[in-house]
Amino acid sequence: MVWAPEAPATGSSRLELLRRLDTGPRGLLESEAEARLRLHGENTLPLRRPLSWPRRLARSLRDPFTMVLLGLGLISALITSWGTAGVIIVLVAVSCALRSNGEYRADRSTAALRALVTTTATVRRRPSPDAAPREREIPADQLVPGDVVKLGPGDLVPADVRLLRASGFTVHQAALTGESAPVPKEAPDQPDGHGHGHLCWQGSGVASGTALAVVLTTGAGTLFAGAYRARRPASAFDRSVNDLSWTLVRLTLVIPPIALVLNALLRGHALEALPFAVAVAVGLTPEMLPVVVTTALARGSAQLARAGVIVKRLPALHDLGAADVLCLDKTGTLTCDRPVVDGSFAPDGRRDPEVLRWAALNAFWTLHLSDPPVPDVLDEAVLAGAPDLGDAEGVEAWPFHPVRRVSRVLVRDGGTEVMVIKGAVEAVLELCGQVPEGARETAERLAGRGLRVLAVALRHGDEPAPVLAGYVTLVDELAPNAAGALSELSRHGVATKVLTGDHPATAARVCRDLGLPVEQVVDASLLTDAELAEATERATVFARCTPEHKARVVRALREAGHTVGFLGDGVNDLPAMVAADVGVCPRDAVDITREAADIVLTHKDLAAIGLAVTAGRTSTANIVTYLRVALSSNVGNVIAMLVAGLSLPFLPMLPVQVLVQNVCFDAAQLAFAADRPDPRLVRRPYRLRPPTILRFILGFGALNAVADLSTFAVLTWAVGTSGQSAFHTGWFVENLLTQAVIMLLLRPATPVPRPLWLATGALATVAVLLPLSPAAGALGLTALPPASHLLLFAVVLAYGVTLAVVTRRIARRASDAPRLPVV
Ligand SMILES: Nc1ncnc2c1ncn2[C@@H]1O[C@H](COP(=O)(O)OP(=O)(O)OP(=O)(O)O)[C@@H](O)[C@H]1O
Repeated sequence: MVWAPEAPATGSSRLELLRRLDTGPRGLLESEAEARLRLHGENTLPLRRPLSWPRRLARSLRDPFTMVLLGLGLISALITSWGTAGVIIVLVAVSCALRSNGEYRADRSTAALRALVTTTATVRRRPSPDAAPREREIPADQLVPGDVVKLGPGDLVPADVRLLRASGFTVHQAALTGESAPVPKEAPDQPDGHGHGHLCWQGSGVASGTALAVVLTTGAGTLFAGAYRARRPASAFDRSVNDLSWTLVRLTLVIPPIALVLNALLRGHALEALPFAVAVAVGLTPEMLPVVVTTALARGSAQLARAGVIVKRLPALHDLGAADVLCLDKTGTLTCDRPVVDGSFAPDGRRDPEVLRWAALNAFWTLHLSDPPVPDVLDEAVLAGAPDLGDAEGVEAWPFHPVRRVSRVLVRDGGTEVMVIKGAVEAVLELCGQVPEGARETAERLAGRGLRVLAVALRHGDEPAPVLAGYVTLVDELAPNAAGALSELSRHGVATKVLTGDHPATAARVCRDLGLPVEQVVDASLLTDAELAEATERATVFARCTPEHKARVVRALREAGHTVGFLGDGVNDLPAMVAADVGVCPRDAVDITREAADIVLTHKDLAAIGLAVTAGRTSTANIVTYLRVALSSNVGNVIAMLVAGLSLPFLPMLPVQVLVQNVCFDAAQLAFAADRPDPRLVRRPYRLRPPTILRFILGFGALNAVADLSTFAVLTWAVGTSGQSAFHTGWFVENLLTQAVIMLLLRPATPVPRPLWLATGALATVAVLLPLSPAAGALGLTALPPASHLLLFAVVLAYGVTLAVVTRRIARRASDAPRLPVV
């Protein structure tokens, strides 16, 4: 998407703009900010505001099944089949109410946790007209037009802003303009009137540099809210549910015409059969699918919330359960991100404390001259490990840039200006005119010990190029439970790949210590795009990755058919996070990465990832059980109804009976959200596969149809075709009883949880008691003679035994597979 927004306030000078916004570089008065907040409202996107009940209900009407049901309801009303229309409306209302309620509860249960990870902004405000401005962090939703904010690497741009001052400032604005590389921004006093180089929009993230900016618009007024409707590309789960839904919708739409044509051809009364055809189509529709999906995923996410895992987007849980590859960054994820200085070396490998002093000077002035200060654990570690810094005075600083991979500081040292450069080894060596002999080997040797190696170079006065001063090494301890978590993931069928910006030798050593197979470390900086894509399958460790390399590896894996998760915490992880099927980050990740992540780990504990994977697979397995049971039964019924409709002189079941039976079955199946899946299913990546599900339901649907047709035979023999009402009742009872049976037999071979016992018990009770109840007359049901009951029970028993035998056979054939084929 390339989008060229209209730039607000383009062209006016800085002063004119500030005057127009009635503010100044010292920021707004607190009282004025409060008044503006009342006037403009909170700075939240309309998309993110909690939905009202009516809107929630309206949104739940939008899924394809509900649309189909409403269409069928309309047809029924047009042919004045009011009973059918009424039941359909009840069905739609119940499913929408359940779904809205499920979504509401899911939202509410994570809202409190989400508050823990809300985005903040550094704002400059004054308590009174004469007081000095104060800078403090406030929730980004409290910003108002005219506020003056500071931006640094990793920050989300919290509103539409114009830059007042900028240094080395680049932003990711791919979400708005589609440009994947960070875009440089500047703060000219008088912009040229055409470009947008002085504006940043809400929804972008700071890739590098620092800036001071004034807020132009907030909330619904931002260009992000007005112009950006596109979301991330559909995830694996969205695609699967969509495919499946549309296949079923197509199937549903062809059933009524087939029923009508056959009735017209064989009997010559198509229109009379219309309500029946409509009811049959309704019978095929798994209208509770959205409810079961929401409930199963919400249940999983509520359990995870107790373990400190926040699921920001429910379907992400399925995607994590489906992931067969998890890419992670190294620093801060596999290591503690509390580096400690180990040593300081000259290029030839001799110990040299002077190198550390220069590195510390760079760190000190980077921290002091950047505005806002850019917190950086490496800089803090270097400073903590350095003795005396001397009295060099900082002049200007260019903080660490994740693509250039160096930080630079200009200092005045005893009358001469020195540019102190510190950064990744190869990035610094590339800047140096000449590399001293043995310097590369020294770096290799240090990195091979698993140390993080920073190179330091100096350029005195107007020397043509920097000269390598040496290296500073740091130890970064492995995260205590990382090795265990990785082997747990591998046991659960998730391959891990480490994508790091660090040196190949450091990365290899760390990965080996963690027990990862490291036959080859790919140096991303040396490969072409095609070579990198080709290496993705075989390699485990990718070093010297820029943010774009990380994204490219993730995209190549997805193109090769993998479902990919990405776990990272830095600015350099954002493009990969967005490219993955599911993004995970720790709670202390930088704002932009946390905003892009689907799942946030509140404790820095990799073991939580394993829990989330299991919860995702459990939810998916329960959804699949629902689909198997619901659709096998529905398909069987539809086949039987079509066959019987043609061979009997009357409709095999009244439309209202088809629909009531449907409502009862649907309600009982909600219990599947709390089912216990086969533990073997949870041990490997598990995703919704529509073709396999469809094959399964056709097989078991046919078996179900055989049971139904046997019932017809029995009923015809027992009550004859003269007693229509007894015939209808017989089939109604048999149908509900077989549905109760398949709910127990087509589920995994794990102990049946209490809610499922209750649901199937209730279904069987309704089957037996409804024909005896006062509602029987209105539904066209009648009490059956005891002999018919016995016969029906015999059919149901035979069906149950056949089903048990078939499912066992399938399990035996795939001896290491679960009792039922994996779908
Ligand atoms: N503040 C800094 N000053 C100078 N050099 C740095 C600084 N931070 C990182 N580097 C260098 O740049 C390299 C790349 O950094 P980057 O942040 O992209 O990845 P990383 O932290 O090494 O690893 P990961 O990608 O696993 O998080 C680092 O390995 C280090 O050599």
